[in-house]
Amino acid sequence: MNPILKVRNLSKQFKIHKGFFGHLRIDAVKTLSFSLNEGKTLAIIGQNGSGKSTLAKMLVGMIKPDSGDIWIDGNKVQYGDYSHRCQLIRMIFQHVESSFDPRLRIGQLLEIPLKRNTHYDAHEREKLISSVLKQVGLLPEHASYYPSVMAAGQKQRVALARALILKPKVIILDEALAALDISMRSQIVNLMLSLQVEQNISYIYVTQDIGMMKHISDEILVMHNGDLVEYGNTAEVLASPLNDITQKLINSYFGEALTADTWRTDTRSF
Ligand SMILES: Nc1ncnc2c1ncn2[C@@H]1O[C@H](COP(=O)(O)OP(=O)(O)OP(=O)(O)O)[C@@H](O)[C@H]1O
Repeated sequence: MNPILKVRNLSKQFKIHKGFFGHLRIDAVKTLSFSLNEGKTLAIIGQNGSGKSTLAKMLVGMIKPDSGDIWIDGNKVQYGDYSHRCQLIRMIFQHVESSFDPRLRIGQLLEIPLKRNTHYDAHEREKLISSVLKQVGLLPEHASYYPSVMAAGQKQRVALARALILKPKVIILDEALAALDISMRSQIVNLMLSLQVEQNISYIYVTQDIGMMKHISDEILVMHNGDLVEYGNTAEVLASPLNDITQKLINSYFGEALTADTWRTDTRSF
């Protein structure tokens, strides 16, 4: 199976100016490679400051990498090719609310990526907006609502609709579900799983929540101080982590490494 996303030797260093002449270098992401297959889910986990968001932002083109190559669906993407890239990969951020312009109705919000990146006429755009609202469990009438009158779970669905509307191959969620309560989070996760089955979308979840990742990811990539310290099948990594950092992250959530038995009997909701 050809990977839908292939990352080779990607890295990013930030320089922070200190005083008149000095500066501090931060290796936010040290040279790393990984890939993701179509219709699969990758979890990127790690403590605060480990480089997860920098990696995600390089993937969607918000940060220019210092080195490395990214291929999506066989296309090598370049920094600056935002219009092309956003039809292949989209990101949903943690604070959904602040990513909506409160002056725009939901239909207008969803129309922006279509106007910027496609040649659909007004009628075709309207049809696509109605269809994507239905896909995420909302009504076509919601197009005329302002975000301020919608509940948190509905806003999350709008964010998902905005990510889906250009039919990308990969969607990245950067701690996007962290603010939702458990039942709302389960509903959104189940919706995303059914969209994954229907449309063969690949997901990357950037998170510190190993409990949820255990349920929904196929592979897991663990970061620490910019390094990729472990990467592999989720069940195998959680059952027998090879790295101390992974072990600590697992212990802090489950209290112990997950054996095959505890893996099966862990029924915590996510
Ligand atoms: N724009 C920037 N300028 C300078 N340093 C940065 C910048 N963005 C991130 N960093 C630094 O790079 C490192 C990795 O940060 P990053 O936000 O990618 O980590 P993270 O794992 O996503 O953390 P968190 O879970 O807290 O969001 C940190 O040391 C951070 O301070």
